[in-house]
Amino acid sequence: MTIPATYAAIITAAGRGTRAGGDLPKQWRDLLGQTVIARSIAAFADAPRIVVTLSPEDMARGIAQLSGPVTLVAGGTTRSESVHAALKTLEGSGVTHVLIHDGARPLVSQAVIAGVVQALENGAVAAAPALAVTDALWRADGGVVTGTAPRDGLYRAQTPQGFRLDAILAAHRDFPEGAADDVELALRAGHPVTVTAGEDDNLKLTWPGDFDRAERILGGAMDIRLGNGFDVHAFTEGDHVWLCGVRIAHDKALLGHSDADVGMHALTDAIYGALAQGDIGRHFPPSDPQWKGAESHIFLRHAADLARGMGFAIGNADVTLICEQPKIGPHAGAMQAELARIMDVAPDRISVKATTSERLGFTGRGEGIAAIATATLLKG
Ligand SMILES: Nc1ccn([C@@H]2O[C@H](COP(=O)(O)OP(=O)(O)OP(=O)(O)O)[C@@H](O)[C@H]2O)c(=O)n1
Ligand SMILES: C[C@](O)(CO)[C@H](O)COP(=O)(O)O
Repeated sequence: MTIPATYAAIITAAGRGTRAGGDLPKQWRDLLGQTVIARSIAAFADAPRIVVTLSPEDMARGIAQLSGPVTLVAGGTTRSESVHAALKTLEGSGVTHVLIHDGARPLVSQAVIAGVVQALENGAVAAAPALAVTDALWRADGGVVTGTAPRDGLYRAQTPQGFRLDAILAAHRDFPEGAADDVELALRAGHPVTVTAGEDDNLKLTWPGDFDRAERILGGAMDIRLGNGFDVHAFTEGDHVWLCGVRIAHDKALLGHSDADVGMHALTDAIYGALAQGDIGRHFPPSDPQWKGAESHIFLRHAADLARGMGFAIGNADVTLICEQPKIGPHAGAMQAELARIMDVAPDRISVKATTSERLGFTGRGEGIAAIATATLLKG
């Protein structure tokens, strides 16, 4: 079910993720090639309008990283304050309903979202997914069970929690002290809340171990593509070569229709290969004069953008240059950084290394340079 035109999604991401630990607040951490917040936003790609609450200290990061039609709003010191700030931006905008979702629940499925939307379309003022508690409930003190509690009628609350905008905005105004979630405020305001189907996989990343669990869930559902590329360019007269985007002074140059960056060509072909989209020659025919002398970053960026356009993140890439000279080691770090920049991925996902062919064959005789590359692409 698509999200109706008068709905907006609010993704809450202004928290600090203190329980999850780590170097970054949890919403900015990587989850198999995409940040948590990017995954949460992507789940609502159908929504006509998406408002994201961010801590003021994360605003610059948000502007840099959250592309697409999202509105960024400064959140408050509690989840309720953040949601209230987002709701206020929608007042008088023509939006009739809101789906309020934790940015820390990146695995929400389309079925869970559709369940909430359907309940609202059926006339509910408020609807939210939940799971009936199936485990026995105990009380404990100091690691010792002190009693039990009946589990009948108990549910574990999830998001997105959906509401008529006027109703939830009024509830936030009337109860500024806030609550654990928006359903609690809706109840306080006297609105009935429909329970819709939640899913175990719609977990909220809260503790450090939740990231491993989310990666296991994603890994099972993930489309993982592997591609390889191989390229060779012969030496000619000259005083430098371009390798993996780095200019290296040398007593020869590489011969080619473009800048002959053999490493970048192999990597570009690896990405096209993983996508089953042919090779550089198909996208940039050597017979076309406009590519004469072209800088190879054009090809690599095209392949990376094509991957992203087809819904894939670049998992990692590994390039091996095969030559006697020039020596690659002193330049490998710069090459790694340049490839990462061009592909817009983290440098620690890119490897550049080199080997000689023990003076055997054309690379051993110094007649040219060969390169092989592997790339993994991830979707899911
Ligand atoms: N002031 C706040 C606090 C929380 N949230 C968001 O509300 C969601 C659920 O909150 P929680 O899991 O408690 O996140 P944190 O507050 O970041 O976690 P912690 O309590 O461990 O610091 C998260 O997406 C979080 O970013 C928010 O927008 N504004
Ligand atoms: C809204 C919520 O996700 C419902 O389960 C939850 O209450 C928010 O997180 P917190 O851990 O309670 O802050």
